[in-house]
Amino acid sequence: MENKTPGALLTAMRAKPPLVQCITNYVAMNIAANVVLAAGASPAMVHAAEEAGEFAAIAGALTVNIGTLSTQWIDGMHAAAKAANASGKPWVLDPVAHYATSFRRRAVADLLALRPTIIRGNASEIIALAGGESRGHGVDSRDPVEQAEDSARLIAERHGAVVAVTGVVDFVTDGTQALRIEGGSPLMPQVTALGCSLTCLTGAFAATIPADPFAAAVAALSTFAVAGEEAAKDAAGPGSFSWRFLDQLAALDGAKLDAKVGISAA
Ligand SMILES: Nc1ncnc2c1ncn2[C@@H]1O[C@H](COP(=O)(O)OP(=O)(O)OP(=O)(O)O)[C@@H](O)[C@H]1O
Ligand SMILES: Cc1ncsc1CCO
Ligand SMILES: [Mg+2]
Repeated sequence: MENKTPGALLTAMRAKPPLVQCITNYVAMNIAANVVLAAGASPAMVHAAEEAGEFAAIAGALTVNIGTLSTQWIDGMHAAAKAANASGKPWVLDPVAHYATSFRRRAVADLLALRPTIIRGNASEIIALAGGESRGHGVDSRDPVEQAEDSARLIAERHGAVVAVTGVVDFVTDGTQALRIEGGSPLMPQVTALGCSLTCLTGAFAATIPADPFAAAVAALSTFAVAGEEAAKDAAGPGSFSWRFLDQLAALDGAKLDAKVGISAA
C-alpha cells in the first residue's frame, strides 16, 4: 500500500472490510462491537476454547483483552493467538489491569510469550508491563502518558511489538519510530471500555495493513482522537458523548481524518 496515512487506511478498511475476532471482556463486548461497526469493519466476539483457534484462522486479525478473565477464557486466548500466529494474522493484546492480581500477571506473561503484534494499554498498564511502579487504580490509569513513553519503547524492543499508550496525548512506537497523537476528550475515560473498543478497532486496521502494524496503530489512535474531539463538541456528558462518538465514527471519512488529526514526531 502506497499511502499509509490514517485517512487512507480508514478508506482502505471500509473498502475491504475486515473481519476482526475480538476476545474482549463482558463490559466491553457491546460498545466495542458497535465501535468497530461504526468505523466500518466487522467484529465477531468469539472466545470459547472449542472454536477460538478455528475462528482466528478465518479472521483478518485477532484482539485479546484480559478485562474479565477466567481460566476458560485463557484457554480460548491461547488457542486463538497460536492460530493467528500460524496463519500469519496480526494480533493485538490489551493487558487490562494486569498489575492488579497474580492471576492477571501470569496470564499476560503467557500471552506476551505468544508474541503479540501490537500491545495497546493505558499509561499505568504500560509502565507496569515494563516493570515500573504504576499508580493504576483497578482498570483505570492514574499515570500520565509522558511517563510511560520510555516503558513503551522498552516493551517494543523487548517483545518486538508495536506499543500504543493512550491518555491525554497518545504515544505509539515500534522501538525505532515513535509518534504522538493529540485529540480525543476528557469524556472518553468517563465512558467504560472505550480503550477496549480502541483495541478492537486497532485489530481492524491491522487486518487492513498487516505488513505495517505501526501505521495500523497510528490510524486507530487517530480515528479515536478525531471522532472523540468532534463528539465532545455537543456532548452534555458521558451519556450523550457515547452515542455521539459512534455517530462521529460513522460520519468520519478519510479526508476529514487526515485534515483534522494532530500527529507529531516523538
Ligand atoms: N483525558 C483525555 N483526553 C483526551 N483523550 C483521552 C483522555 N483520556 C483518554 N483519552 C482517549 O480515550 C481513549 C481510550 O483510552 P484510555 O487510556 O482511557 O483507555 P483505557 O484506560 O484502556 O480504557 P478502558 O479500560 O475503560 O477501556 C483513547 O483514544 C485515548 O486517547
Ligand atoms: C470496568 C471493567 N472491569 C473489568 S474490564 C472493564 C472495562 C474497562 O477496562
Ligand atoms: Mg483498558
